[in-house]
Amino acid sequence: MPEAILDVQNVTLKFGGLTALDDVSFHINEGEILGLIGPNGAGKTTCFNAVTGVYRPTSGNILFQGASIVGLKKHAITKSGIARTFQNIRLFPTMTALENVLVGADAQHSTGMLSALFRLPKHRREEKDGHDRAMEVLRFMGIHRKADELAANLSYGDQRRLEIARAMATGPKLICLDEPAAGFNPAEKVELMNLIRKVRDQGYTVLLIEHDMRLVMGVTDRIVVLEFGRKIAEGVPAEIRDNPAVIAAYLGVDEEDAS
Ligand SMILES: Nc1ncnc2c1ncn2[C@@H]1O[C@H](COP(=O)(O)OP(=O)(O)OP(=O)(O)O)[C@@H](O)[C@H]1O
Repeated sequence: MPEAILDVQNVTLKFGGLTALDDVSFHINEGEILGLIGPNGAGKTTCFNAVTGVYRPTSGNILFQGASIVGLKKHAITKSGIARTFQNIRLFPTMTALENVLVGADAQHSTGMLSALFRLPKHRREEKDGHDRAMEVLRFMGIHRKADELAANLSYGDQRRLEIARAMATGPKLICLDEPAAGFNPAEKVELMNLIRKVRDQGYTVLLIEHDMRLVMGVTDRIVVLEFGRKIAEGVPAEIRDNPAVIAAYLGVDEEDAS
């Protein structure tokens, strides 16, 4: 039996009168690439926000590695091993690519402010480890030659890659990618698909929100479909592709994407 790394249990999340998530349950097995899809406004990003501590579910529970993370602050959730990227790129534009990744790596430091101020040996060692790890993830993402360039000066594609690098540098077990292919051309999407597989092969578990059906079908192990905040289907890509409810709710709205 594969082990669930993330277990979303009957999560409901309301914004005033609007129910953005309605009794949603699903799990992700360790080492899996799980796709979360659904039409605009279905609740995908809200689901990410619940998992990463931005919003607290109105009811239900979310277990990560067997322990509830509901009510934990965002940084505590990052530290526990969940990282994310955002639909709209959120880098520090006036920092270099390397510095952006180091900010991510900082989440893993165990030494506090005082040892940082006095540059105690343990802190210096962590700084060096952080730097090495940051360069390693930049290399993994294929952008290590741009380590010293300002994030603002990177191409759009490299900024997206840098976002993933920054998430990886927090040393997560689970990486949540919110539409990482947005704005990519077909060749870049294929490259991204390979990269997501490579990320998984490195031992990470991946939760992926993506509108591009070809990418979702091509890269995920399983897919969860939301519509109006409810889970309407769950299964392997071939099952989802043939599911009438999904076709009606999602694939039907954009046949070109669905093909
Ligand atoms: N902070 C908020 N306050 C009020 N309503 C919100 C908030 N965030 C999201 N919603 C609403 O919750 C519903 C789900 O939104 P969400 O962004 O999770 O959908 P989505 O599936 O990610 O959509 P998209 O594909 O367009 O990004 C929508 O009706 C949205 O307007």
